[in-house]
Amino acid sequence: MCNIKKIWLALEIGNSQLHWALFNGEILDFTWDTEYLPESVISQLAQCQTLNNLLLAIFPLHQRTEVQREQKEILAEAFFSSPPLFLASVVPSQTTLWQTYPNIRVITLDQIPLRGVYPTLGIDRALALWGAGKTWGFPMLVIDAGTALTFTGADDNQCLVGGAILPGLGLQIATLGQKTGQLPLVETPNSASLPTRFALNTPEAIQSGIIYTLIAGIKDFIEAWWCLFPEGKIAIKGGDRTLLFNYLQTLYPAIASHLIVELNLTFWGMREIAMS
Ligand SMILES: Nc1ncnc2c1ncn2[C@@H]1O[C@H](COP(=O)(O)OP(=O)(O)O)[C@@H](O)[C@H]1O
Ligand SMILES: CC(C)(COP(=O)(O)O)[C@@H](O)C(=O)NCCC(=O)O
Ligand SMILES: [K+]
Repeated sequence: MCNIKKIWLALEIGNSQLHWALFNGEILDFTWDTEYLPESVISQLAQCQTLNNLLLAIFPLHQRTEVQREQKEILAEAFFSSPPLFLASVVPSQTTLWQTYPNIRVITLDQIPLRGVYPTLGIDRALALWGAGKTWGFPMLVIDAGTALTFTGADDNQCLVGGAILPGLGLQIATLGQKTGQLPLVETPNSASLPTRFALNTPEAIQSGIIYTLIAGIKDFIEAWWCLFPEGKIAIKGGDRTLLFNYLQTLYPAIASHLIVELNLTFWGMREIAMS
């Protein structure tokens, strides 16, 4: 039986979309993604009288039967105050919008016990690294294949080693389409079959260039990580994790076999903060 008092929401605001999790105490019940919500919807959340109404407001229409099925027990129950919403955002304008939520808990870098962080380190990177390290151990390197692709590592002392930031898969494709005179906007590849390396048409040349250099770059960072920490662990998250992992598996199976593929790393980090 679900205890409604223990319900809390986690919201990670990325540069492409919102990532949500519904927790019951330490237990992650389920997760979903949405687009950014209109300001009018956000400001109405305070008026929701039940969790059912709240979830319906923040859940995309086409997925509503799913939330209703999974949350039958919770949905029946009423509550009179908004559940805590732990927020980790790397989009300041979005952070501002969510300040109107009555029980908002904005997570800041100083709440994460990771050592040696620099002031402008992305909160998503710090949380994902903390969540991964606390779950699987340190040293840990997190690869986030999101809007930006990031590498973020910490050593055995839970101290930030550092990392790197580059445009993610979608951004690389979009930039070529938008900032050039005659390159098309190609589809994001969605199958694990590798593009032709030496392509004889423009879309395939773009796909080849982006995919092979991304995979080569990821491999290079992983090898550099293992030079520093031969026993170091590696986890990969983000919207493009599966695609990139599948390519890595085809090209470098020995490397891929060491990767932890886990969508919810940031939520594990948020749970550490919320429960402490
Ligand atoms: N519904 C979606 N909206 C946006 N990006 C998506 C979606 N589904 C998959 N993606 C892929 O995920 C990447 C964004 O990753 P994600 O982790 O969602 O980003 P962020 O956390 O930065 O918002 C994009 O490059 C895109 O290829
Ligand atoms: C690097 C990021 C843009 C990644 O954002 P995302 O792709 O997850 O939306 C974000 O973590 C950020 O704004 N970081 C601040 C700079 C830094 O981490 O050094
Ligand atoms: K992210």
